[in-house]
Amino acid sequence: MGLCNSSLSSSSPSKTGLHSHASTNNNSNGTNNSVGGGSQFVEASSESSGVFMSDSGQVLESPNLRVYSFLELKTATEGFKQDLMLGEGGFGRVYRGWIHAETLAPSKGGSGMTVAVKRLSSESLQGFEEWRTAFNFLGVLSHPNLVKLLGYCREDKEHLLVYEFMPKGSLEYHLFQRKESFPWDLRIKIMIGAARGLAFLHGLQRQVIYRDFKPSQILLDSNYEAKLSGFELAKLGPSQGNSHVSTRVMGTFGYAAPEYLATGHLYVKSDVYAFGVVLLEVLTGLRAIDPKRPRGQESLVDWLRPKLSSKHKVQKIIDKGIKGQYSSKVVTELGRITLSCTEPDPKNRPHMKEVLDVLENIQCINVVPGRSSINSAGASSSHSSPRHC
Ligand SMILES: Nc1ncnc2c1ncn2[C@@H]1O[C@H](COP(=O)(O)OP(=O)(O)OP(=O)(O)O)[C@@H](O)[C@H]1O
Repeated sequence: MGLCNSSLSSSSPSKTGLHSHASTNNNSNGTNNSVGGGSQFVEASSESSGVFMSDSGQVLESPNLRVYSFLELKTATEGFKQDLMLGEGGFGRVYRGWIHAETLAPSKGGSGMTVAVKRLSSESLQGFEEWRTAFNFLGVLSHPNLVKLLGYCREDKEHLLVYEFMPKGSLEYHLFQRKESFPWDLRIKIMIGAARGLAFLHGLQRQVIYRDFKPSQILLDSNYEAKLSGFELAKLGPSQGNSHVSTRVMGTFGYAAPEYLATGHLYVKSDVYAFGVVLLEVLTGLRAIDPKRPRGQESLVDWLRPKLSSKHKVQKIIDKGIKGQYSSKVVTELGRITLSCTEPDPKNRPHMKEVLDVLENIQCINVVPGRSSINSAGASSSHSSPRHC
């Protein structure tokens, strides 16, 4: 780790990782990160309400969010009851709450639709910028693989965001915390969903860099469809003619790309690197960084990347718990794509759209004797842009 003055949080799920935002939000082109409305993401010529982008994604001209009072959200979460706490991140605590499905008004006593209410810790002055960033991006970006922001509250020192509830938790939970191994088909389905989310952000005319891609940010709906959450660190990509934005280093150790750590230059392809790290975690069932592993193995990428180019070696690094659920051909392909995503030079990494194509193809060709190609319940990625094998 050893980065002075950086705001990288550790990769442990219970991190205190305060993503400090003392630096300005301006990028190297002098444009502000505060997007205000959807027109920031499209060329002036195509500005219109509800601009349709691609792959069932949409950019709204202005946020369509319900404004809540603090009291309403207190009611919805039964007074931010400890038992209803879903977890705690660098930004604050997240509580389960309930609202009426149609009116989105708070409801009492667990009736109506379940939501996740993120409450910025009131001492966290720095967190306000992150609250605003998440609000700015998720208020106008809509895609089946991005978590939906339903409303917000800004009252005195209180800042809250109300999200759709993700009943299956995070990829982090399924990969690293649950006892039984997580099936191969679902792992691939989730990575396809996450790739679609990133490809949507990268495909906007004014690209968006997610900047904090990691398993705890990939939330899962009841059908294990992946939705990118967070967005507190998201950043508008470089404007025309520039390759990167310059910014203070923030994110999570283990996932941040080497060029970003070394220079503060953030590329769209820095997200692709993080995606490659998560793919490696998905393949091996091991965490990106684990100081308890033997010397030389603490960093998953440094340790296992050299094995990804060898057909023979890559078979040996796959999570033992999912043996027999994949064909050797798909493992070779996955090794290849993971290797290129984690290329040290961002120019040599593929675009997310290319990664998505490879993963969709892998999902189709995984024919294992005695198993159908897409066999776990709900494992086919039919939610958005189904692909016919
Ligand atoms: N929409 C949601 N539905 C269900 N659970 C959620 C939702 N949003 C967040 N959570 C849960 O709340 C916990 C905290 O989430 P949060 O996004 O604040 O932090 P994080 O991603 O774990 O870490 P950090 O903010 O430091 O990157 C996580 O365990 C997450 O699974």
